Amino acid sequence: MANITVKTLLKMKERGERIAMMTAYDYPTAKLLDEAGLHVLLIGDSLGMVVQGNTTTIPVTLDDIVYHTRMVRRGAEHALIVSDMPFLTTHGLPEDVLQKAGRLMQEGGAHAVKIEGGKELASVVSRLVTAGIPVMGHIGLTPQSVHALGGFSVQGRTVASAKRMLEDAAALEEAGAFAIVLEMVPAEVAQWISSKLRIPTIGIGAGSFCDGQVLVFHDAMGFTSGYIPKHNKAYANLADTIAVAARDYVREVANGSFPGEAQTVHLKPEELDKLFNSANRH
Ligand SMILES: Nc1nc(=O)c2c([nH]1)NC[C@@H]1CN(c3ccc(C(=O)N[C@@H](CCC(=O)O)C(=O)O)cc3)CN21
Ligand SMILES: CC(C)C(=O)C(=O)O
Repeated sequence: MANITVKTLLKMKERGERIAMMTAYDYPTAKLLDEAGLHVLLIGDSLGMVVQGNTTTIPVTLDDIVYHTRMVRRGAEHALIVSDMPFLTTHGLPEDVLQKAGRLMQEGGAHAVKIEGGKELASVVSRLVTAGIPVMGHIGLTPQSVHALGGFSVQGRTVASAKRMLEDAAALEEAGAFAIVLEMVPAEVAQWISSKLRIPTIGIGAGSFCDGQVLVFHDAMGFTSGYIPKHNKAYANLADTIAVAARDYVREVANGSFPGEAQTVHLKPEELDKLFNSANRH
């Protein structure tokens, strides 16, 4: 597989090839997903929920994203690595926004950043792109605004809000974004927006007509014990696999069947004799 770039994604849209994206937060996961052919790996601030155990993405810091991006980058050979700009980091002074996005690339090794928001961020997008930082947009449900939106709910259900969403998407494209995440949007609205854009849309809870799809790793692999959004499809059941394995381990430690011969090192017989002889002398 060739290395995926922002140009690859544009070409894929032109050819009608679908883009597969998933979140990844560490080295072994990134390695497996990269080898499986994922085109884009996202170090999403969803890590605040699925890795850190918070109830929103708001507590996630830039240092957190840098830390996880470094691990993912080491595991991924071909995939495009995209890192989230956390809560508030796109709303400061222009030079601060640039410096923060720059850290994700210089310290983390990201190839691109993702920012939540619409046309109000057009100037931020164009400034980042001008500096050589590719930008993925993110509209619809923008989880960093969960308290302003009043929950993690579907967006763009009315004609007026669907039109505003298209305006946001068009402004982001115009400003130079290379792709846009559409989160929790009715399928018809996502299809309409996708057909109006030259750049690819990546949907999550946005129907099957987007140019690509993204899922949170823990949801897709059934690695969550708590709430799972209804847009998710679990392709594996890691939670059950781990629970069964952990119980087996606890039982085998308790009954002494682990470690067995295969996991055990023995002293050579002659050394054992010497040990007993010396032990008897003292
Ligand atoms: N584990 C996880 N998966 C995600 O997809 C995800 C995160 N975390 N954290 C960041 C955001 C937040 N997301 C969410 C969170 C909750 C719902 C949710 O409660 N959805 C309702 C439907 C709401 C409606 O119909 O308006 C559901 O019943 O699933 C959706 C997306 C998507 N992202
Ligand atoms: C759900 C995806 C698109 C995301 O933004 C995240 O993982 O934080």
